[in-house]
Amino acid sequence: MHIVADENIPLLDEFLADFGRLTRLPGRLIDHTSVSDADVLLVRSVTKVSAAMLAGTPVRFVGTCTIGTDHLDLPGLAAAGVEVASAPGCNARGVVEYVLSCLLTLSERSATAWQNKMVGIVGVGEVGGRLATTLDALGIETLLCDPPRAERGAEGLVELDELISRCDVISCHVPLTTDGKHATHHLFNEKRLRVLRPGTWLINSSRGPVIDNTALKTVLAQRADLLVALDVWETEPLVDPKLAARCALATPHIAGYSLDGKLRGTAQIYQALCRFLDSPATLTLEQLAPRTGAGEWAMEAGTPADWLLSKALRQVYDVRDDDARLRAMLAAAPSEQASREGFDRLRKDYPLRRECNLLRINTAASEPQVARRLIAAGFVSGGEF
Ligand SMILES: NC(=O)c1ccc[n+]([C@@H]2O[C@H](COP(=O)([O-])OP(=O)(O)OC[C@H]3O[C@@H](n4cnc5c(N)ncnc54)[C@H](O)[C@@H]3O)[C@@H](O)[C@H]2O)c1
Ligand SMILES: O=C(O)[C@H](O)[C@H](O)COP(=O)(O)O
Repeated sequence: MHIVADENIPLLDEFLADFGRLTRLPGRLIDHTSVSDADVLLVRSVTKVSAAMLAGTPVRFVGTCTIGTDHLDLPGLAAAGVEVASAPGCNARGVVEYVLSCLLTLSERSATAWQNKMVGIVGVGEVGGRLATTLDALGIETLLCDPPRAERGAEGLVELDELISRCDVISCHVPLTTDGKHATHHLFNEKRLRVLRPGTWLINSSRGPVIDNTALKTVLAQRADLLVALDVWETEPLVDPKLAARCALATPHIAGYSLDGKLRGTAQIYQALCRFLDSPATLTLEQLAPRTGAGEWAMEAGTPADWLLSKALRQVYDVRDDDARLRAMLAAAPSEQASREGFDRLRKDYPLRRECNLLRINTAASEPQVARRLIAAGFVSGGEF
C-alpha cells in the first residue's frame, strides 16, 4: 500500500510502520501528481482535496488529522466513493487554553477583570462546548449561540445578534461553511462588527473567513475601543500586516497546536484507517507518545485565587509568545512570498507545547477551594483532598 501524507503529522512512521510505503510531503505541495499511485492520502488543513484532484488515482481513503474539514470537498469525495475521516475534538483543549490565555492577556492590557465579563460563545461543539464548561467551572458567565443545535432541540441558546448586544467578550468556534441556512462565511460582517458593544473583546480561532477581514480592518481603524485576537486569517498563509497591527493579539493559526492535540489527531486517523481496512488497531497513543511535561504544583494557603489562576494559565500556555513571533516575522518579511513562507515556518517549527492537565496539583499543600476550581476547569489533575 502507498500512503502519501503531510510531513507535519507526528508519529505517523510509528503508527503506520506495517502499512507499506509512506511518502511525506509539505502539505501545500500535495497535488494530483503526488497521489497518482497512492491508495491513501493523509492531510492537515493546508491541503485542499477534491474529487478532481483524486480522479484517476487509486486513492480510496482520505484522512485529515484536524478538526476542521473545510479544505475537503466532502460531497464530491463521497460521490466519488472516497472514504473520508477527520479527527473531531482532537485539539479542542489546546484551543480552550489559547482562548483563556487571550482573556488573561486582554484583561491585563485593558486593566479590566476578565472574571466579571459576559463571554459569548458562537458555535457550541467540541471547542465551544468545552470552553463553556471551563468558564462555568471558573464561575464566569456565558451566553451561547448555535442555531443548528437549537434546531435540533438544544435549549438555552440565543441568536447571534442578541449575543452581540449582550456580551463583553465574543469567541468564535464555528466550522467554515459557505452554503446553507447557517453559513458562517462572513458571519461577522461589517454590520455586525459595527454594533459590537463598546470595549468588546472579539476572539477568532475558528477559520479566517468567518470574520470579513476587510470590514474588520475598516472598523478597527475607526474603533480603538475594540480588542481583537485573531489566530486565523482570511488570506492565510498571507497575513495582512495592517490588520495584524490593529489586532491586540495576532497568532499564526496555532490555537490548537499542543503536541497532545496533534498526537490525538494522528491516533484518531490511524484508528479510522484501520476500520476502513478492516484491520485491528493494535497500536495506541499511550504506547507511542512521548512522556514528558508533568510537573507538580503547590499553592500556599492564603494566596489569592485569581493570582493562582493567572499563574496556572501562564504556565500552561502564553499567547504573548506566539503573538511576538508572528509580529517579528511580519516585520522582517521582505515580500508577500516571504511572509507566506514565514507563516508556514512558524507553524512547522512550533515549540513544544503540552496541555495543562499534565500539571499535577499537590492537593495536600494547596487551598482546597482553589484547587477544586482549577481541577474542575481542567487546568490540573490532582489527588484526593
Ligand atoms: N485555530 C485552530 O487551531 C483550530 C483548532 C481546532 C478547530 N478549529 C476550527 O474550529 C471549528 C470548530 O471546532 P469544533 O471542534 O468545536 O467543531 P464542532 O463541529 O464540534 O462544533 C461546531 C459547532 O458550530 C455550530 N455552528 C455551525 N454553524 C453555526 C452558525 N452559523 N452559528 C453558530 N454556530 C454554528 C455547529 O452546530 C456545532 O455545534 C472547526 O471547524 C475548525 O475550523 C480551529
Ligand atoms: O481544524 C483544526 O484541527 C486546526 O485548525 C488545525 O490544528 C490546524 O492545523 P494544521 O492542520 O493547519 O496544521
